[in-house]
Amino acid sequence: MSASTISAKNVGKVYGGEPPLTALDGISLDIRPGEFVSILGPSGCGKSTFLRCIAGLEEISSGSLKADGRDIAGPPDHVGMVFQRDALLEWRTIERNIMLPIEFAKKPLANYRQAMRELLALAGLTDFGGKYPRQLSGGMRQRAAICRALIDQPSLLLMDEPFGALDALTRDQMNAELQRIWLETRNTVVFVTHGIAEAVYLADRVVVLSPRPGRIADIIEVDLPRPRKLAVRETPEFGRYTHRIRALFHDMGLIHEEPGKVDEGVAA
Ligand SMILES: Nc1ncnc2c1ncn2[C@@H]1O[C@H](COP(=O)(O)OP(=O)(O)OP(=O)(O)O)[C@@H](O)[C@H]1O
Repeated sequence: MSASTISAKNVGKVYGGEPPLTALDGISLDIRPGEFVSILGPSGCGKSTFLRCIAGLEEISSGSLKADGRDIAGPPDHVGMVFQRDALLEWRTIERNIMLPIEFAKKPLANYRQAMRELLALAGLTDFGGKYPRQLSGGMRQRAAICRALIDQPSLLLMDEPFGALDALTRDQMNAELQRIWLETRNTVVFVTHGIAEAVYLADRVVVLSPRPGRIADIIEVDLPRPRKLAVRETPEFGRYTHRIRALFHDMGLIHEEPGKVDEGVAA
């Protein structure tokens, strides 16, 4: 499977309206092929907007944004997307949900049956291909959504808070599973999250955005060996990364240590 490069130069996004709203300002970022990048920032800072621009679902207002050297104009080929809500179709079996992108692309389903079986196995869903979404737990549904995003071998996987709706334990497990799947596929991943630990655990680099308008506040290289066990999160090395990010949020006025104050949209 090939892996995409993304090149953002001075990307700005202004939503029209009265008054217009600047969601992104001066975002410059080069994402390497096969890199796993987490985009972390407070609620409303433009994370989803940036992801939607990369997906070609939203037009940028200024700057340049390229995938594999070409300007992004409309959804590029070979992009898989996973959202917070799994968006599985309840009336289709898991297998038929996973095959949806193949049907949309009018490609022969038979050519993808083997790939589907492999993905189901990779996601621990071998026995669930014939079930309906309602027969699966939240974590299993999200794993099926990931299989669907991967079935057409995307070179770029875009994930918008894919585990945000899951309970903490399931979310931990999904983090480990996603890492395992990605180590097999090695496509480029852009992963949007509010969770500091999740961002660090998964990423090669964590891109921290400031409150709106979203600007890059810092980019943190995560130099922890892979595969990473979940227990890595209890090590001092891991703590140094999360501490640095928390300090950044503190400096931006987003985390208040005094009792009684609530952290704004940023989870541990
Ligand atoms: N289609 C739109 N039209 C106008 N404004 C929009 C649109 N989509 C997003 N916005 C605004 O742009 C800003 C950034 O939104 P965005 O959803 O990208 O933030 P986010 O960081 O992903 O937030 P969250 O973490 O809460 O999902 C917000 O102020 C939002 O209200």
